[in-house]
Amino acid sequence: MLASKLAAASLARAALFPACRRSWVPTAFVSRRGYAEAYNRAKPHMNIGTIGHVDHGKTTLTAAITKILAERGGAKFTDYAQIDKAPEEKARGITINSSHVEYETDSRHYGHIDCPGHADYIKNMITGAAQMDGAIIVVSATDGQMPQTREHLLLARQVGIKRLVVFINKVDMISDPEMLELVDMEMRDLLSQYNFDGENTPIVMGSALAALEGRDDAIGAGKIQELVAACDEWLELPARDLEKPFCLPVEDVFSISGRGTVATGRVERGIATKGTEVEIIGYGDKIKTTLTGVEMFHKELDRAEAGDNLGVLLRGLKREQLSRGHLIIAPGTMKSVKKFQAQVYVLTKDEGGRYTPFMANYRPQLFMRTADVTVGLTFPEGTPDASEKMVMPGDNVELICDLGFDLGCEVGTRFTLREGGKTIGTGIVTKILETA
Ligand SMILES: Nc1nc2c(ncn2[C@@H]2O[C@H](COP(=O)(O)OP(=O)(O)OP(=O)(O)O)[C@@H](O)[C@H]2O)c(=O)[nH]1
Ligand SMILES: [Mg+2]
Repeated sequence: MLASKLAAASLARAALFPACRRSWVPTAFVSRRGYAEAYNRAKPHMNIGTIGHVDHGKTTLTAAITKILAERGGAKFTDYAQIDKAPEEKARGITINSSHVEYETDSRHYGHIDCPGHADYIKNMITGAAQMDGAIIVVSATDGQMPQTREHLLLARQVGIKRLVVFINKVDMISDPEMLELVDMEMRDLLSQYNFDGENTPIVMGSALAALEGRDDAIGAGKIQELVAACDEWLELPARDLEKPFCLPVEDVFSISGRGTVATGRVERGIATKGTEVEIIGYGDKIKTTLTGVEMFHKELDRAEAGDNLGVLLRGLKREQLSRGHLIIAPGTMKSVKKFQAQVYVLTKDEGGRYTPFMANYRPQLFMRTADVTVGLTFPEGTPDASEKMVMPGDNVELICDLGFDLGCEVGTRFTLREGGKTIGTGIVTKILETA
């Protein structure tokens, strides 16, 4: 019974991520042990990426950064077509899956995730952004801020990104400098609205396409250099929680023939060396296994540590036993939770949320780290007239969240509520009520 329920859940999850393709393939595990090059930790590693409205130029900018840094020896040039490479992406000219590239500046090693802007693929954007420590928000000078500019700012905030750099793109199409000033002012306002530092956030104006095509250096290559310098200076290296127990939210799962099952994702906290025992929790599972290999950007490592975006090889685990949303943790250090109390902010329609109130037993989709499940919302015990109480857009409320499937979480874990392609609320766990 439980097995069939779980199989159904896994099918349902697969249906929710129809276009989910592997964002990167852990190739170091394909070669024989010891053959892959060792990863060099000399420069601090930071996870960033491009977010923003559809068609504003995120993928073009990603390709342009690798091109300009490749000329300085800090990257391998990754062309536009290598980033948006799925047939549907090519046919529609949009990004569907988030992609990973890497590059180096003089002071840092960056892992960069290029996220989709299209509203239909926001799940992939959330999973991508959940792994970033900072981000570049791209906004086209021709359109200015658009719905997903705002939604991505909100989601970036929610997944814990503290600082952003703004790239105002496509300035080659604008001849009126006042227009650029207006976009600059509007972006500063918007950043402040979403609790970012609107006044001091660096805003770089340029043309990603000019940089990629190697023309107009003043708005092309020169501006990419400026953008990268702004990332180095303004985006802060987050304090890594190396002391806390290990936790790796699973983003993707691979089966490597002859080696076993590999999970990829960003280590949220702690350290795990090769040979460490770990536990997999969430979706009704509690599986003990051993971490037998670690790989980052196609190179092998001895240990996984907080902040690394990597792949881990797990002993004796079948591909089907693991999925996006599971947590790999130091055994016994976190509970998988079925029901909790939370403080929730319900977005107004101007913030992209609902137009109408909702009542008890409302069932949106809950996104937490890389997981998403349906959730039943009710009011805490003792709420007067709970059966008739309405929650209005703009309200801040305490709610009981009853998850369709249990997820590893703790007091303080953040989540987002979505329904029908819209983000409708954001919340934080305040009390654990029922564990799996
Ligand atoms: N004129 C001009 N066009 C640009 C510039 N940057 C990007 N474009 C064009 O804008 C279109 C969209 O660019 P993408 O890089 O695919 O945009 P995106 O933000 O990645 O789009 P999604 O990932 O689908 O959200 C493409 O046709 C690009 O060639 C620029 O600086 N100037
Ligand atoms: Mg794109």
